Amino acid sequence: MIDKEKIKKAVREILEAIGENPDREGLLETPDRVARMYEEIFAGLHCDISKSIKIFKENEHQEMVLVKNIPMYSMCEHHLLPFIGVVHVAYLPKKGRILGISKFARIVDMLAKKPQLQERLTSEIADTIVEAVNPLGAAVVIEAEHLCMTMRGIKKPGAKTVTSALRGVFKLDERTRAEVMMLINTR
Ligand SMILES: Nc1nc2c(ncn2[C@@H]2O[C@H](COP(=O)(O)OP(=O)(O)OP(=O)(O)O)[C@@H](O)[C@H]2O)c(=O)[nH]1
Ligand SMILES: [Zn+2]
Repeated sequence: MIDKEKIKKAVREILEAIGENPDREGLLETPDRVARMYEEIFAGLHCDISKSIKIFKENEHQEMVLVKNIPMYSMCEHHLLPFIGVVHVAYLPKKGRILGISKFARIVDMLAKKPQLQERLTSEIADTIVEAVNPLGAAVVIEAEHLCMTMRGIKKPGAKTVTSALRGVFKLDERTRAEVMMLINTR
């Protein structure tokens, strides 16, 4: 579990280390606020994803399903700064194994809420879908801006990193892959 008391102590120390006075009025509550914020934005470290995934039985639909533009907020594990963007998730269900569409956003949220790499987040979403519904294929594309590249270091606001993870037919069949990429790129 997340140790909020430990976070509070550490934040107080960081404030002291940067030359701030943690006892001035504006900062008094800050360690506690940061601890509560970390509990929220790192909640994915301590939740069981399988509990929130419900599979439907639906024998007719065997065509591609694409959920586009799922908003995503995560924290880069190198700098603990946010990377922010959208996730596109597609899958080609096997007969009788359909996932409620909101579950894709739930999967994204849970896997994003921990120190992450964009590449790993992309693969983990694809693998979770494969494990949940064993589809004929799954495709995940993430477009994100990393604040560690925007507000510090190389300072390139607007640079977008695009990652993809393809499983099953999306990897093996060129036409299926082209179809999903075309649908993703049609705004
Ligand atoms: N591949 C990948 N790299 C990332 C991600 N998030 C941040 N990074 C990069 O991680 C790298 C860390 O590089 P380091 O040289 O160890 O750290 P740094 O000195 O702060 O690097 P700069 O950001 O270039 O100033 C940087 O190039 C970041 O842009 C991510 O999700 N995926
Ligand atoms: Zn970073």
